[in-house]
Amino acid sequence: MTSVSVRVPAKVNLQLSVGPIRDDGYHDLVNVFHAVSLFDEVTAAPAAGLEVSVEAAPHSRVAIGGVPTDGGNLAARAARLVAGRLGVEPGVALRIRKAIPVAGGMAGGSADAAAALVACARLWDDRDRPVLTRDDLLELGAELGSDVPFALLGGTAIGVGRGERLTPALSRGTFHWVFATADGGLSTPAVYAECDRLREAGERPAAWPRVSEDLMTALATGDAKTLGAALVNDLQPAALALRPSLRRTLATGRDLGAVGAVVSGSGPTCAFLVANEEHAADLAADLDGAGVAEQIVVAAGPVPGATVL
Ligand SMILES: C[C@@](CO)(OP(=O)(O)O)[C@H](O)COP(=O)(O)OP(=O)(O)OC[C@H]1O[C@@H](n2ccc(N)nc2=O)[C@H](O)[C@@H]1O
Ligand SMILES: Nc1ncnc2c1ncn2[C@@H]1O[C@H](COP(=O)(O)OP(=O)(O)O)[C@@H](O)[C@H]1O
Repeated sequence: MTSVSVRVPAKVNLQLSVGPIRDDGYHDLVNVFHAVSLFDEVTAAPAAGLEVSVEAAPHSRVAIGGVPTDGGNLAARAARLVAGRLGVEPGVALRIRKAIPVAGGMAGGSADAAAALVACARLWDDRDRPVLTRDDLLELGAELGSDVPFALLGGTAIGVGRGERLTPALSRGTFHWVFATADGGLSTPAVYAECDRLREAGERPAAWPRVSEDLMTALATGDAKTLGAALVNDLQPAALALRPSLRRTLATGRDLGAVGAVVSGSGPTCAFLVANEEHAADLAADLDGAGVAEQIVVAAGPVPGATVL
């Protein structure tokens, strides 16, 4: 086989309820993931050793400066994991085309890891070796990061534990989103640490997270307005504390007619839910004019997870 290309979506968190910190340093979550039509693409081609190249996708203005091009890239780690499991040398050149903002709270690194798992498993698929099943890939994904299994699955799903134990959620129709990216990312561990600090300072211990009934009803009925009112992100106060300018971005989107406005995961990307495709185009133009974001991206969800092209 010459090469395999895999397309993989970004995510937004519809509910991110953060429970108490565990002994292993992670937090127990209820993490309702939603995959949206903003895609990275990873191509795996046979090579003598493990090589990584990273570029911005055509027509994308994503800043790729912070993405490692060595073995520390999550896609390279995924390739090594697959090679180890299959007992082959990790001889592969990984070309990563990014449209998902880096360190933006949209799980771009996890997406690339999921794409590399699928691409390498396909590249090294051989009748003489055991085949990696979907469950095998989900298990390898969970070793790489809490958000990686969801990037394999896509759609809309409830994640518990660290966010890696997934159940698909019932959802009707398509939701339309506008994303406002920020100049410079936020570190996920730093945002969780700030969340803990704020809770300690306010003497508000974390409650055990539960799936929001309002959110599940909104998803099942496909009503954007109800979904917008049900969006939850426990990391939002921490992201706003670390990046106060996001308050204005969220308020501007709300004032301009978004039916829901929330920081995406650990931020700093802000996600705005709108009623339909026309509203998405209108809000994107208005937000662009307001100058509250680095870049404005329109997307729809749910979409499937990592897919071989
Ligand atoms: C916050 C979320 C929301 O979906 O993603 P982003 O918004 O950053 O994309 C996730 O929980 C991030 O998942 P992911 O980026 O895969 O995190 P990991 O690599 O597993 O962990 C990075 C660090 O985040 C913190 N972490 C992550 C998951 C979790 N349940 N509890 C945590 O406390 C820990 O400090 C950990 O060391
Ligand atoms: N393939 C990759 N794409 C993006 N970032 C990567 C990748 N591999 C490793 N990283 C590292 O992971 C960090 C978090 O990246 P990312 O997944 O884009 O953000 P987030 O966790 O906010 O969704 C980056 O700052 C970068 O140092």
